[in-house]
Amino acid sequence: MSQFSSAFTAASSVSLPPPSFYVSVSKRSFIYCCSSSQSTTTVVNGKFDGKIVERDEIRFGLPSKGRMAGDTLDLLKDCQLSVKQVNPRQYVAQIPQLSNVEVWFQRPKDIVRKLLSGDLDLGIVGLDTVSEYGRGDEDLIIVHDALKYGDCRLSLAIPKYGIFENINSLKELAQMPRWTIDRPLRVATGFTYLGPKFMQENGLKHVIFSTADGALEAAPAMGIADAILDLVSSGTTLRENNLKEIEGGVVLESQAVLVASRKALIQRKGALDTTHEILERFEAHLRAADQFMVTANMRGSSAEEVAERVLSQPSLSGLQVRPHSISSSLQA
Ligand SMILES: Nc1ncnc2c1ncn2[C@@H]1O[C@H](COP(=O)(O)OP(=O)(O)OP(=O)(O)O)[C@@H](O)[C@H]1O
Ligand SMILES: O=P(O)(O)OC[C@H]1O[C@H](OP(=O)(O)OP(=O)(O)O)[C@H](O)[C@@H]1O
Repeated sequence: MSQFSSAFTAASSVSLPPPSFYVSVSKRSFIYCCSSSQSTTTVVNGKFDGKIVERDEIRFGLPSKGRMAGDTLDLLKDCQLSVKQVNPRQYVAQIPQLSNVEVWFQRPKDIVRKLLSGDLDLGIVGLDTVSEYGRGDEDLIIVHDALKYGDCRLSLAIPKYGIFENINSLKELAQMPRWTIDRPLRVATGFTYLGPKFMQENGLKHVIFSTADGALEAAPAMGIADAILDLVSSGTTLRENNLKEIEGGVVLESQAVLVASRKALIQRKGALDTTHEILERFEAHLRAADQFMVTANMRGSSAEEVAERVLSQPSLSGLQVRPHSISSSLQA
């Protein structure tokens, strides 16, 4: 994907039969059904019949806590979009510079679900979360795909020891003769959509998934799984648990993204203009973040002469100076 999607791009569309342990999920809505002999419970998220719910404000979902929360507020602040939250337990806030916007603090996965259900119009989350919970739904548009924080990768990891000692690539893992229909490769993951999709796309046939909410790196040593599929950033957790990544095992490179509901952009009054304004501020800030302005007082009769003098200094030889970028305020 390109660094910056000025023409909004849709998250890629995918369709896959759900893995056996996973509940049935339709393309447009998340429906989790849990039944026991005593009762049947149905929780419906993301019920959306195609027409947006009427309201005046644009709803912007931001991570309520976790790794993304602080950095998201910092980014907005750096873009002169100050989020006014009365107290941390209050989940609604305002951005005075965007009078038609209402901020709602939500867990990242709920931001994606609520974009799909039409309860939010815009949001900031990790690409991993959009990809996992968005499931390729075409209503989700990645408006900016590189907000430059929350960097991590979704990666397959196996033990460094035992039968995996000499296995260093996905190909080698797939070719191990021990994986059969009766004894499949067991993978522990929280990514129960992307995991099976990746395995299928890479031709691994005999794979079974288990899921947990955290500390997945313990699963191989506990004998619960052969491999794990989890987020990695520094790699410390893998190392500390005697696990290694393998060549070809990265499912997704992720960072924070700005995501929108296509229907909201098209149908909701003001949504497109507001999104453009946010996007322009982000882009201006992110471009400026790589640049430095050096202000110095130097004698010279013209900008060209000053530029020449700067470039002739060996200690400044790495500087790129264009005469027109030197603002001259010449004093008599
Ligand atoms: N090392 C990392 N481990 C996990 N997430 C990371 C890491 N580095 C960056 N991230 C980003 O942070 C997000 C995780 O944020 P957070 O901790 O709030 O969510 P979560 O744990 O998925 O949420 P929840 O607690 O609701 O399950 C990931 O989706 C990813 O985009
Ligand atoms: O490569 P690293 O920098 O070590 O980061 C990776 C770890 O961070 C995340 O876990 P988190 O800290 O969110 O805890 P969790 O396992 O309880 O989800 C992720 O699930 C990995 O376990």
